[in-house]
Amino acid sequence: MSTTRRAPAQPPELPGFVFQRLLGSGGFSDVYLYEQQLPRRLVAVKVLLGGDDLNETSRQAFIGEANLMAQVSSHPYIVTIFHADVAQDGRPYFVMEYAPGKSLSERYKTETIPIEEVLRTGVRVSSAVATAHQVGILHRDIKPANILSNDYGWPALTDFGISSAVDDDLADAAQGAGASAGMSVPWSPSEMFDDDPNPDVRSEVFSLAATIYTIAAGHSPFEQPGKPNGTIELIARIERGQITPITRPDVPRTLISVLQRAMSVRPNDRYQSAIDFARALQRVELELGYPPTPIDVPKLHIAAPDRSGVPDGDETSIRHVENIDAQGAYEGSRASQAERTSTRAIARVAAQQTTTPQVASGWSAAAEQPTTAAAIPRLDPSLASAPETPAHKVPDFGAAPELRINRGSERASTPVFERQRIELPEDTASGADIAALRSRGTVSQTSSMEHRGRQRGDHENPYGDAPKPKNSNLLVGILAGIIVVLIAVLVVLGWVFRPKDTPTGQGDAGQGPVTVGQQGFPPAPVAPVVVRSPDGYITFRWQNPDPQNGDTYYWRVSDKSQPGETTDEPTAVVGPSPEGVKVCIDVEIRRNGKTSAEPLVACYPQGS
Ligand SMILES: Nc1ncnc2c1ncn2[C@@H]1O[C@H](COP(=O)(O)OP(=O)(O)OP(=O)(O)O)[C@@H](O)[C@H]1O
Repeated sequence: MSTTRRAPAQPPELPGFVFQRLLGSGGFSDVYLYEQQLPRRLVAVKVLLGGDDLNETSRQAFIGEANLMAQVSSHPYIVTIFHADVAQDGRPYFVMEYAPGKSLSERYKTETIPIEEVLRTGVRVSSAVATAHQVGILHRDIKPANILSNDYGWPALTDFGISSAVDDDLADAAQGAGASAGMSVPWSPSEMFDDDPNPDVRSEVFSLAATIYTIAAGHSPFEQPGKPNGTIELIARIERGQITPITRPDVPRTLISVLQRAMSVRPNDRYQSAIDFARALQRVELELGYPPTPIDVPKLHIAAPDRSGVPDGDETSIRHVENIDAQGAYEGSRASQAERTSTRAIARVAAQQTTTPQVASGWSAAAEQPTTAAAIPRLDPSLASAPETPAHKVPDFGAAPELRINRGSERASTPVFERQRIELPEDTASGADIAALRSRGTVSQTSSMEHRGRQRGDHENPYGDAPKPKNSNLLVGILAGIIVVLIAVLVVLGWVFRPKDTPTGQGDAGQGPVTVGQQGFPPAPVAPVVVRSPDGYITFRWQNPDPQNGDTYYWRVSDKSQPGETTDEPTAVVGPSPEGVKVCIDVEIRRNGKTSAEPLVACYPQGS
């Protein structure tokens, strides 16, 4: 976007539209807010300048922009174009979605954008750019000012005014308008400063990263506070790859590494596509324990996935979802799930180069949890396969985490003293008892009474090594036996008729498991994905196989070295922990006062 000091032109008379106000002005056009009469809605109308300001090249470029935008404008993060025409006074115009929110340019200058939102925005805009690439369009002017914010608070990529076709044979008239003249230096890669620039998708990766850097740092990547930052200085730094260090303390090192790589001077050293860059950002989200933002790209343009190792149901699929959780969802850590809502048809894509079926299935389902309003093809983050350079090594998703769910069959190997064993219905065991059993290395889903029986049953003789009773003591023995049995029966009755769904047996700090009702347990979480960041934090994510409203998760480190925690998100972060030290967590689903009968046990590293 170029700034201009010219006075805006008069808004044209447009039948069916009522002028409201000027929204902004560009080099060759003005953008106005109109109210469309039928259907009634606010729209932004971009109108090409007329009169002496207009030449044929500009006209062709304007038409080209409308045509290019139309090809990709069904994307959730690209401004939608509705209509194009020529006004009665001869000026071409096009009508587009009105994006009422602040652009990223306005925001980064006035506020500190949370890192979670920075990452989410990065993935979303990358998916928009990747979508344009898939239909052969280079945007060529990716920068914060060209990312508006729509009704839902979603980023909305706009201004395809200097866009061009990726391939020469797709070259569009838009390129004719002197594209390089519109280049925005602070977000441009060095190849754009060549005498005969020949940008490709990796140039866009650079600009995407420069944009994300900018909204994270609060300034563009080659600007140096307190020093000259003119075009010449900026170009010199860009060509040297002299990125200004980010001083903001909460920017994770892994994000800095990702951005550095994406802004490498040599295109070959960058991520080779916008999708690869988006995947790298997703990995940072995972490391930080944020829900990974789906990469939304059109189904039709995704290469057929490699199905090897992918279980049925995890391959490309389309699902229709319903949810209109919109405004307000943009802020806060819950935003990602709500924002997955989309009313546009996008497909869900499976995983190529899936490491294990478990991982693939885990992520696919994780993306399904929120209700969404469209068929959304999502790239599985576990498919992340961008080639990594050693200097920018990111966590390895290749190692499938250990998945271990205790099974009742394990009980067979546990010594049991049959006479004292009192089996309760499995679902009457309290979570605390299950936890106690677990901590002793026995099996869950048996009753506390059973456990007590086991303890005594470690010897064949219930009296241990004591001498056998003499006949004279027989009566006393029988009475004692009866008393024991009576006590046991009372305990059983107490359990059976205790108030249902009342929390009991709270664990540490009141966060332990709660009573398991008679109607059964919520299922155990499944399909863990575990990632260790370079600074030693281990992020666990898992899948709820039967998600229901209000489900929460209780997790704790298996060695109980820390109190457990309850979380709404299927994720937990532990650490920092030294490399090579095995860390496991137990995770249970809590639902309506009940908790999974058996935990998911996930470990990092696997099998060590
Ligand atoms: N869909 C929209 N909704 C709301 N505001 C918009 C919309 N499109 C553009 N604007 C506003 O209008 C201003 C001008 O938009 P435009 O795309 O013409 O910018 P530009 O990049 O300066 O122009 P040029 O196409 O000459 O590069 C923008 O700064 C933006 O604030």
